[in-house]
Parts: sequence; C-alpha cells; structure tokens
Amino acid sequence: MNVKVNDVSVTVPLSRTLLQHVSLSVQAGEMVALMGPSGAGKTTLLNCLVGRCAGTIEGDISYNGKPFKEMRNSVGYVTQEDTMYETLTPRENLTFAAGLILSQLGAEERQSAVEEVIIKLNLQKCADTVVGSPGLVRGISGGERKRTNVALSLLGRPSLLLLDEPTSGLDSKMSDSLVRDLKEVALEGCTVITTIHQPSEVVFNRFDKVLLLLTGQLAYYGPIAGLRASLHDLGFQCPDGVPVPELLLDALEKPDSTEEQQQHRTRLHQLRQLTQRDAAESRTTAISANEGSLKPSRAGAGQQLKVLLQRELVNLRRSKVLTIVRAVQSIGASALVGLIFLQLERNMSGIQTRLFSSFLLVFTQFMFAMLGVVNAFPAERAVFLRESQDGLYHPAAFYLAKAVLDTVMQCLFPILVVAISYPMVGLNAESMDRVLLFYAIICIVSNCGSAVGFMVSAAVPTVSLALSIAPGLVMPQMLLSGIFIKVDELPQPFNALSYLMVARYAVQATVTNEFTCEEKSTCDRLVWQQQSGDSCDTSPCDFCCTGHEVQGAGGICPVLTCADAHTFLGMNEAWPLGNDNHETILYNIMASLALLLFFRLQGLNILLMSHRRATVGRYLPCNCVPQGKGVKKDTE
Ligand SMILES: Nc1ncnc2c1ncn2[C@@H]1O[C@H](COP(=O)(O)OP(=O)(O)OP(=O)(O)O)[C@@H](O)[C@H]1O
Repeated sequence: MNVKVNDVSVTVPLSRTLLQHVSLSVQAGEMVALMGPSGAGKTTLLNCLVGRCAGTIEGDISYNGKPFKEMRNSVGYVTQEDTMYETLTPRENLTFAAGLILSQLGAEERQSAVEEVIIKLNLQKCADTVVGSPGLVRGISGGERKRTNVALSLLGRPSLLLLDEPTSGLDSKMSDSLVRDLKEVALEGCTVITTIHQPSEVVFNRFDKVLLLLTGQLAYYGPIAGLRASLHDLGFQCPDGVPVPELLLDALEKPDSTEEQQQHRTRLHQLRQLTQRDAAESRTTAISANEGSLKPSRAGAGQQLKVLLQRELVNLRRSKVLTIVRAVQSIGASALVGLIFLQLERNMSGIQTRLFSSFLLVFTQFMFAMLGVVNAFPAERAVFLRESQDGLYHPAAFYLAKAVLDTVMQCLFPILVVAISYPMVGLNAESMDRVLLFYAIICIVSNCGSAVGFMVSAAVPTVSLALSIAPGLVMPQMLLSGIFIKVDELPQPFNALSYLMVARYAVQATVTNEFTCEEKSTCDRLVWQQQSGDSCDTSPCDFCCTGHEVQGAGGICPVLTCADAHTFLGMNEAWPLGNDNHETILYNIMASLALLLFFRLQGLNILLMSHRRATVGRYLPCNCVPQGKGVKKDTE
C-alpha cells in the first residue's frame, strides 16, 4: 500500500505540538525504520497513521489515495504492549482471531491461514504452549510473544503493517530474526513501518528507508543505502566502526557550545534537504500498490458471539485457579457462617441472628463475585481494546459473551452456599420453595456483585486501581441494607440511596422467605404467649420466648409465628411490599433483577466509553481539503 502523509501536525491541549508539518511518502512493499530520540513523536506518528491520534490534527494522510476509513481493514497495527489471551496458546489466539477476521473463509481455509502465519513468524515450536504471563505463569518467551503479536496483525493480511517497538526487550539475535521475518512480509508487497530503538547495523540494513524524527519534526527520511557517505559529506563525524543508526542519533544531539550549536543547526537543515532530494528521487521508482490478495471480512454479529463464547469457555477452563479459589471461598464462608450460627434457636434472640446469618451468606457472595471480576478482567481489558479498535467485533458482542458465561458461573457457587449453610444454620426448610427462593436470591446478588466488579474494572486500566475502588462500593451495600438501621429510618440522602442497593432487596427477600410458614393450629396464642422455657423444643409454635425474654417483653411473648417474627424485625414495612409474603418476595426479587440489569447495562456503557476513548480521533480528514490547507479536527 502507498502511504502519503501530507503536512501533518498534531497539537494537544495547552498548545503542545507533538508533530509539526510532517510530510512523507512510503511506497508499497517498502520497509521503513522510524527512529528518533525518546519523545520525538514516533508513537504519535504511528497512531496518526492508524487513525488513533489524540489532539487536534491538521493535514491529511492517504492510503493508496483513499481515506483511512476505506482502507482500515488493510492496516495492521502492532502496539508496544503484547496484547493477547495469556491463558491460550499462540495457535488458539490466532484461531479465534481468524474466526473473527476471516469469516468469509471456511473452517479449513481459516486454519490454513493460521498455519501460514505460524510458519511465516517461526512460531511452530511454541504454537501449542500457553502464552503465560511474565513472572507469574511460565509460558512462551518474550521473543515468541512479540512474534505472536505480529502474527495476530498479519492474520488479516494487511497491506500496511505498523509496529511500535516490536524489538524492545529482545536480544540482538531475536531482534534480527524478527526484522528478517518482517522483511519477508514486506517483500510480499506489504508496506512495513516500524519504530526501532538502537538497531544493530545488521538489523538496520534490512530496512529500505529510515524516517528520523526530532521533537515532532522530520529530521531525515530517505534510503539507508549510502547514508553513511551522505552524513560524512554533510560534515557529521562518522568514525569507522560506529554503526549508522548510532551516527544518526548522535547527529540529532544538540552540542553544548553556542558555536557548535550553530553548525549543528546548519547540518540538520542540510539533512532535511537531503530528505527532499531523496523524496524527489523515490517518486520515480514507485511500485504498484498492493491492497492485499485476500480482503479480510469481519464476522457478522452471530459469528462474533459464537467465536467469543468459545474463546471465553476455553479461557474459563484455563483459569481453573480462579474458579477453585472462588469455590473454596464459598465453601469456607458458608461453613464458617454455618458453624457460628449452628442450628439457631427458635427464640427471640435466634430471630435476630437468623437475619444476620442470611445477610452474611448473601453478602459474602456479592463480595467474592465482585473481587473475582475486579482481579481477572483488567488482564483482558487491553486485549479487548486492541481487538475492538481493530474492528474485530462490536464491544457489545464481547460483553454479551462475557455476561452469558459469567451469569452461569455466578449461579454455580450459590449451590455450595445453600447446600452447606442452609442445613447447618437450620434456615427455613418447610418446603423446597423456601430453599429454591433463597438460592435464587443469592444467585442474583452474586451476579450483581460480578456486574459491579465489571463496571469498576472496565472503567479503570489497572488491577490495583480497581482493587482500591471496589471495597468502597461494599460499605454502602452493608450500611444501607436495613440490617443495622431500618431503611425507612435512614436519614436522607441515605434513604434514597438505599433504593440502589441490591442488599436492601436481598435482605428483605431472604428474611421474608425465612419467616414464611404455615400457621400451626396447635399453637394456641393465649397459652403460649405467657409460657416460656429454656428452649422452644416443647412449643408447638414456630417461635417462642425464653423466661428472660418474656420478662423483658412485659410478660407476653411477642413472637410465636413466622408473621410475628417478620413484624418483630420490621421487615414488613419497607418498599416494595406485596399483599402477602409471596408477593413481597417476588417484588424484591424483581427489584434486584432490575438492579442487576441496570448494573449489566452500565458495564456495557462503560466498556463502550473505554472503547470510544481509546479510539479517539479514529478517522483523519483525508483527501477532503486542497493541498497544504489542513482541516482541523478536535478529537479531545
Ligand atoms: N495525548 C497527549 N497529550 C500530551 N502529550 C502527549 C500526548 N501523547 C504524547 N504526548 C507527548 O508527546 C511526545 C511524543 O510522544 P511519543 O509517544 O510519540 O514519543 P516517542 O517518540 O514514541 O517516544 P518513545 O521512544 O519514548 O516511546 C512526548 O513528549 C509525550 O509526552
């Protein structure tokens, strides 16, 4: 692909100029090394080339004479960070990506496209080893990660490949081998532009041209062949044995003395003129543009969802440790609550502790689910941003696939909670309905926890930041749940805020469920209101009072039936209330579900916002203004 950058300048707020009047033309099949001191604007230029530049952009860039929008699928961008699923192998990463990029091909053809890039990037040896996470999970080497990253971009058969420091962190042998592979890609007609820091002479000589930037300005752009002689002719120091890349960077360094600085400015000016001469020469040697033999075609919504679900499943299977930890947490917390509240008495103090035990069981699931997601998602966030920016799928497809599997997972752990703690505490097991409703409420709360965790981790870029924010969201759930102070007695604005707390509805639903039972005809209120004992074993009523409790209540036990207990706890006063307990439970479950939907939609909203923020300035104005007159586009 031929790329023409015409007088491009980039400014960010506070009038800081990142690029100044950069013009250049790269011919199809050329391999260009983008060099310059740190902060010179290399990444900014690459971002502009891929339509992701933040700030105000002037000038235009064309790709085979067309705007970026039309050529987007033919452009591959390999960012500095290696963004891929670390739980998958390079082959799996590539296969799932192929399902999204090359959807027009049949399964077999897609697989051969995958095998082709594996061979091209020399990944055969590590293709079936899990990528791993440096310093945490042993996986493929740093060089192999870089290669996999490049392979992912090559899968779409781009005709322009942009790479930001693909050799950083690699030793000279690995760097050379990667650049050699890139050269082969270029020889097939793909234009390759890559930033590179201090390449060895051997690596440098593999490139066709070098593009030198200095504080956002073009210092030199031209062929590598004969560069040493040209530098020498201009009067730059070119001692034998010093590699050309080093000479170039030295040439950009500003000397200390004023006299030398004047000479330096003159030489830099001459170096720029050399660029213009070379540009004029290269125009005559332009080769025909190759837009790629196979046009990638992005998958439709159904295919996106299918591939993303399959990938989520594999990812989930590989993240066994997280699943085991969550299961152990659920078992441990349920057993602990079960042991502390073991076989609760049916007396007055037992009624209060029933409320606490239900709350604890429900609430711990909220916390575990939230922290689990907060810990796990940030690792995927970078992959999501890269893939969605590359247009592999719509963020909603990614979110839906995640949410579907997550919903299933969040409903598995509550089974353990109910199985362990329900019989241990001695919660209401009058009918199976009671147990199932308790389970349903924990499921919803667990899903809410996970949805809130997702909102947090989609909004911030790091685990540590997400982990600092998340616990702050737990406190309001606890304090505004109605456990410590009845929700109707909460001062404003806390009372209003409590309507947004899933714990409020979960507590009301679980407590109402716990105190829903058939009235016993054998429980004669007149008799048992005044009778008391050490335990309720002899009482035919659902609840009773100890001697001490009867005395404290003025000689009449106020709690004999489930309805009495419900009233005693004040749980029959808060919105939403039904005509009977069944309706109240139903309304509270519906309110919890509405909150769950709200949290899930907010998660999607935040994900879309992160995607939009990362894609700021996606489309540059192109071919829409007369030469030399840039259009301004404010993208921030
Ligand atoms: N959005 C932005 N707002 C303000 N300044 C920015 C922004 N993006 C980049 N910069 C600044 O622009 C300059 C060029 O950044 P860039 O990342 O392009 O440099 P670079 O040549 O790639 O550097 P390195 O080799 O260290 O990666 C830097 O000084 C950077 O701090």
